[in-house]
Amino acid sequence: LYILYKVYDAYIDLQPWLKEINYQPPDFIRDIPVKNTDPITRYCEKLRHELGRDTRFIASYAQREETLLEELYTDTLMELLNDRNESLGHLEGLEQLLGEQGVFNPQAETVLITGDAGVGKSILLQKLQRLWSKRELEQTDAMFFFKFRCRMFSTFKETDEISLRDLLFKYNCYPDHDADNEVFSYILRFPKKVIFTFDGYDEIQEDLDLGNVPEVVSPEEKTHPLLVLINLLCGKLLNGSRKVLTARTGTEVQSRVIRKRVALRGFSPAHLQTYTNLHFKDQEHRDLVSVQLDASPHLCGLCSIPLFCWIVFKSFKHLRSVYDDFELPEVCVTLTNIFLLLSEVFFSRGAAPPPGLLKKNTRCPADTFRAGLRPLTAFSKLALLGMERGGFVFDQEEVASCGLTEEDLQVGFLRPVSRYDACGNPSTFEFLHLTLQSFLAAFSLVLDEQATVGNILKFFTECSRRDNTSCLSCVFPCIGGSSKPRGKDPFKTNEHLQYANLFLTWFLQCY
Ligand SMILES: Nc1ncnc2c1ncn2[C@@H]1O[C@H](COP(=O)(O)OP(=O)(O)OP(=O)(O)O)[C@@H](O)[C@H]1O
Repeated sequence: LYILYKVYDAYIDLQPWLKEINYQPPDFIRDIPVKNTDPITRYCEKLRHELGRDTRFIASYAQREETLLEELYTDTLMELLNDRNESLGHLEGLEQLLGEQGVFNPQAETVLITGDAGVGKSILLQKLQRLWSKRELEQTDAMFFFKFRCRMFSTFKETDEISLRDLLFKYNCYPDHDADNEVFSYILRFPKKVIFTFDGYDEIQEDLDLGNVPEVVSPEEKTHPLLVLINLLCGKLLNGSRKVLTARTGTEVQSRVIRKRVALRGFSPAHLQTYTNLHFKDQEHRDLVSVQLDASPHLCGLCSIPLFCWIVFKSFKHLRSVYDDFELPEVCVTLTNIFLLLSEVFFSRGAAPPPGLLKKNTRCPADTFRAGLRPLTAFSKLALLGMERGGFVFDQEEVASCGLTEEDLQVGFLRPVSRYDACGNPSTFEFLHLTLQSFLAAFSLVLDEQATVGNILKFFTECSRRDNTSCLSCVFPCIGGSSKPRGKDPFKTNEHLQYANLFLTWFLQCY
């Protein structure tokens, strides 16, 4: 019994029974070492270990300030939708995501989660992954869990080719001590034991003209990584495995490949209260924030989106530590206000008085921005550069070419991302959030005194030039439904441009 209990994944089907009989090994048995020599279950252990390590923290703007996921994760509203996008009610817990409730297409294998920017799609996947890594994801007997960010698939060259095996082992987790290839054979034999998460389908910016998506049915066949992804989602590869795909609201994904659909709606008032309590350990701050939220329906509305709520709370915490009388903005709070507040916090963090010293009493955001103008200009330039080439990941060279120094990287706008070339090279960066990149790109356009009107308004022109069809649907008719071929286009992801336009409109109004 102890061996069945210890070598968990090898006897995964017996685990519910062990739980039912409430098996607890006595102490004298616990002392007996059990050496697992099975490559498959050793691989499962490795996967759980790596996923546990990678999902521990919520990425924060300052690496020194990382927060444990468990300390801040708060449930959000998860609305179940049918194939016509009509509501079927709300899910009660994460476990129900993979369950049968709300399945409208039993042949399909992909659960689609949609939601607006910052509503918490990535964090929800992170929570799912964390639960699995800790064996706390109820009602699933999955032994393998592979997580991917869709933007990874855009980093490959047109000529790059990989197989399913490479995708799993080279770009996710390598099976050690598996000379006989037992792990992969097992995965192929029992695809139902596999869960994939693919985050941010809207972020795919391929440069391939894939008017017709060829079928890839052999797991050994090497082909372009995007084709491997599409064939996985369609169930042509590793048929039977479960897939959870996230995308921004409005991204078209053909119902044919969707098993069930969930829309994230952010924090309800009760969730917001829970989040406030988790965020502020100090009762005085808690009460103050609650009162200010109650007083401003505008602010309250913005705070239903977790990302904006996090920015508002972080800013409040910081500015309150510097100025005695700081209050959250009350009327007509816009997203631009929120990002201005965040930028102010970034540039004023060095100015916080040491504990014990008197707080300042005059807050002058204009002075803070003036003092931070050089790095702000450099960050904005980088954001615009990325926006123009449709890119979210920057290498050292690009960062330096915009005039950013090592010290600037500590300010908080950028965070490091590991490279996807399996070399473990950490020298690439991305903005804390795509909406922040849009904000800074708009900032760059208004900061540039040489910019012509045409130049400033170029994103408006781009957005109106393009039609409404999803860029993905043009490229992948099997997913998106349209069959228009596409060539190279630096302005691929319309939504980020629309965000930039939103911020630009606000800046121009202020001029
Ligand atoms: N459930 C949650 N509990 C606590 N904080 C959350 C939650 N969801 C999101 N957040 C906060 O909001 C931030 C943004 O969330 P996340 O990256 O998951 O949004 P998203 O929906 O994936 O956005 P995008 O579509 O732009 O990628 C997180 O880094 C975290 O600080």
